[in-house]
Amino acid sequence: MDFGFLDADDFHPLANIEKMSRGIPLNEEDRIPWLETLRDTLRTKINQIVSSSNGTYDDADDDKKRKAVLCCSALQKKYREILRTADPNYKPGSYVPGRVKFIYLETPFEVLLNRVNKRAAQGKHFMPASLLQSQLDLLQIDNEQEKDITVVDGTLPPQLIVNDIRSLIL
Ligand SMILES: Nc1ncnc2c1ncn2[C@@H]1O[C@H](COP(=O)(O)OP(=O)(O)O)[C@@H](O)[C@H]1O
Ligand SMILES: O=C(O)[C@H](O)[C@@H](O)[C@H](O)[C@H](O)COP(=O)(O)O
Repeated sequence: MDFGFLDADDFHPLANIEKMSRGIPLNEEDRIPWLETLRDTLRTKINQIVSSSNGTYDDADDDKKRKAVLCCSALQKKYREILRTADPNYKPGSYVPGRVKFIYLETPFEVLLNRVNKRAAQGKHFMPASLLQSQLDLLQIDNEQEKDITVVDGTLPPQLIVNDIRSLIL
């Protein structure tokens, strides 16, 4: 994508990283402040869009600065509600698509496990594969109600995923 990139992992306080590294799933108390920080970061981006272009999106270079893709385990509806409120015009509980949009990369457990095991074996990431099941236990996707969720096949190669996202929501 030609937008700015934000990885939600980079916004965790050290205590969260240490907890996950020890194989302990985060709880709401750990997640809510993290999600609020992510919301504030998205809001800053949104305010830039509004103030610099009155909401028109015709300059590709500026898109890179003003729009962002955030990779984030926004597992539950209530977590996504926090992120939606980055849009100052979003009415909580309305689920009306606004400036924050969600892509759900739908991927079977076995594929995720295989990927996360490989990533952990390379020593490149703090999250042990043992936490995967607890993440999927929390996953809640209701794209009937939440019309701003677009489902994309996460088993595809990355470039095809990007193509799908472009054709579906951009
Ligand atoms: N579409 C894909 N096809 C193949 N491997 C992938 C794909 N997406 C991610 N991976 C691999 O899976 C692992 C986890 O991906 P990552 O981007 O770290 O996911 P997340 O941050 O959502 O946990 C990485 O090693 C990455 O290279
Ligand atoms: O409990 C959570 O909300 C998640 O654990 C979340 O914090 C994220 O999933 C981790 O940062 C793992 O990182 P990856 O998504 O990159 O595996």
